[in-house]
Amino acid sequence: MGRKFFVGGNWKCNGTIEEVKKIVTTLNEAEVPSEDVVEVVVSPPFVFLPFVKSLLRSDFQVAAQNCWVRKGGAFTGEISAEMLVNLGVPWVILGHSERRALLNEANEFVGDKVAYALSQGLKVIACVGETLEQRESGSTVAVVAAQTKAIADKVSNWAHIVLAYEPVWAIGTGKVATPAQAQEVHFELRKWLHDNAGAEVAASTRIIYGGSVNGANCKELAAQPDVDGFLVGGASLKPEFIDIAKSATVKKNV
Ligand SMILES: O=C[C@H](O)COP(=O)(O)O
Repeated sequence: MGRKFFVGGNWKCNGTIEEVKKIVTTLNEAEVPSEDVVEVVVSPPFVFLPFVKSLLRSDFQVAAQNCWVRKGGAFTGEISAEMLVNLGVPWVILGHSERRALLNEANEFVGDKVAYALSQGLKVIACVGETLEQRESGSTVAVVAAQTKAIADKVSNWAHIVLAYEPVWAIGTGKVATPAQAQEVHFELRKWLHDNAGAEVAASTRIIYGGSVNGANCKELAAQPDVDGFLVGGASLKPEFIDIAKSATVKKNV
């Protein structure tokens, strides 16, 4: 099957130029498994993207944290997919729960963004995940399925999409999903892809977990059969991000 382990570091709205230099130096000096074993992508804020891209080791890549939903133009404050492509930025994170919650990004809007970014040649880390209330009311699978459907409705080729399952209650809270909880939802997402996008898409799409992943809990999560990597927030600003990248070696069949 050969889904390559994927570890993304989402720096969110953090960092000074001095801190960014320090993080990049730490990443550049670290020993990590080869590119055949793990794909590592870090996502600095827009203003640091070209700087990080120019300094970062060649076996790591960069991602933007968002981009505009259509061709650029008179959209003050936005960054277009075309600009990212022009700068050689290969990846973009879309549909992060912080944007869904704080900026009212609805499922359909996220689906449109994913489709437009792909159409311009970007690769997309597409985020889905339920709130605590939704989990407690038993609607986790329905919620992540609806979020995934909104993407599938606009996209036919999944080759350049990594699906990130990020339960909102686990993000930045220190309350990581248990390996069983993560596996259960990843299994359901893969089943949804199987039933709605086909067996090949289900078998090849990487489904990564995000939400309080750290150097201590990553190995047990990585050992779950449907966990193909991580989207890391807080710990991606620290040296333990390297330990998380190293958890790729837990997989037998990479
Ligand atoms: O994109 C990353 C997620 O929001 C996870 O953040 P966290 O690792 O700080 O919980």
